[in-house]
Amino acid sequence: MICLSPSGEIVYVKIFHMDMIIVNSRRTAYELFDKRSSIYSDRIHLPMINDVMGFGWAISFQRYGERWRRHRRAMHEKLHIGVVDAFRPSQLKHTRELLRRLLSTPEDYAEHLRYVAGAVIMEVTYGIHVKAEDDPYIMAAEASMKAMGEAGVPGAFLVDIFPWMKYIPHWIPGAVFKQKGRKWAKIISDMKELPFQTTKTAMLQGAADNCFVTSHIEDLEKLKELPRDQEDVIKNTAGAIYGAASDTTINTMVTFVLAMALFPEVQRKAQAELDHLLGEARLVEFEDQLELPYISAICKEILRWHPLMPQGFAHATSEDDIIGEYFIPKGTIVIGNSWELLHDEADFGPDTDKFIPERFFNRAARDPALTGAFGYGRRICPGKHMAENSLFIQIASMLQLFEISGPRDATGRERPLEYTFSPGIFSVQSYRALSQPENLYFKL
Ligand code: HEM
Repeated sequence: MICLSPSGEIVYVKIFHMDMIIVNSRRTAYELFDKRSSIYSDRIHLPMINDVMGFGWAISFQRYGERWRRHRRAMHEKLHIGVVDAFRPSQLKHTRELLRRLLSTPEDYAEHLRYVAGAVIMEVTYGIHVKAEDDPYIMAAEASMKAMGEAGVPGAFLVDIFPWMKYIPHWIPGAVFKQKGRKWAKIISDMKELPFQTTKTAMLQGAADNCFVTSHIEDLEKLKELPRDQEDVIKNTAGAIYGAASDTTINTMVTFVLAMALFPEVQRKAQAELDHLLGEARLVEFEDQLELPYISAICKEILRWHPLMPQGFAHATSEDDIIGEYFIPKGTIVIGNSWELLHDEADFGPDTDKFIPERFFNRAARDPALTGAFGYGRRICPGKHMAENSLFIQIASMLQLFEISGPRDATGRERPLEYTFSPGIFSVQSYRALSQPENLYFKL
């Protein structure tokens, strides 16, 4: 390991044959991911995911370049801040459904959050209204995510270290990765193809609801000259939304539940704010947000306190570069250390390990959404406005109706809450561990 700057702002590590740099400060993150974004916006090629499983169509895995830019534009056109409020009715409707489900089986809160995330995504992306249980589209998407989770573990498949292995035929005895890959490729292709075809058929029958796909296809029909594969760009972009939007939103909400159980005084202040504004008159709505500054601060603190991807989502360099006196070769993995940036007291005030929403009442505090919580530079999460809307309405609604506390013993007394966050690039698995029903407790 070599520090490329005296203060440790950039660290270089060599892992086997791979060069990696870790960016530990906001100043340097800005210098590399924003100012030198044409160099620092690539991804590394993952042979198992991209080639064997055929997931290369998903924008998150695409290399930086014209193809990625077209997908990114398609994402941006329907998700930017000026248009994303069109999804609010769907987000509100499903949040109300979340409340109903929580009222009936609060111990299944993680499953309910999963249902709501899937229902919103399928509705806003494809205009598809999912079934209350065992929806086939959700099951296909969840199966793809599971495959992705298995294939995404670094070193899980040798083909990622020896890319030539992708040419081994699947029928060769022992080529288990190829057989798995073929099975997964079918599931992943179904996730992209089936809902898209459903929406197109509904459009032909005049029965489609407005959504990401219909809006894009209507735009296409107005154009005289079309790039031949533009429909594929729309299909790929829509197909990538479930994977990018579901686990991220769900796990951020699970972190919220944990924070409320750990910091009851925060919960009390939030509930006082809600009671003061709304009493028992009605349920909270998006339009109330401006008058709920403490809830808005909680939404920011959730993104900061335990960021979903503490070590970011790896970028890569698409050209050679020089940092100070050091040479950074093309193909270097570049990690934005979001944990470090989001815990910098210079940007967020004191005690950054504690959950203190009030820190955002200081106007000097930075917005976590622009400090690594949603990634960096040209690759920054294109769904962040939609995500922020989901977080606000779900958090405010749950706080209005429920009190969240830690586990109870047989006599109903609260037990200490045990939880872990994995130190890895994705802390998702350990968030999942939290969703053991006995770990948290809701009451009206
Ligand atoms: C709380 C919820 C969410 C969090 C914390 C989150 C976080 C992130 C992060 C850290 C990245 C990596 C950015 C980078 O490479 O620097 C990312 C990428 C991405 N996110 Fe999100 N995200 C969330 C919700 C969503 C939603 C709702 C959508 C879509 C509607 C979405 C779509 C995407 C896509 C497509 C990418 C890949 C962008 C690319 O590679 O160019 N995300 N997200």
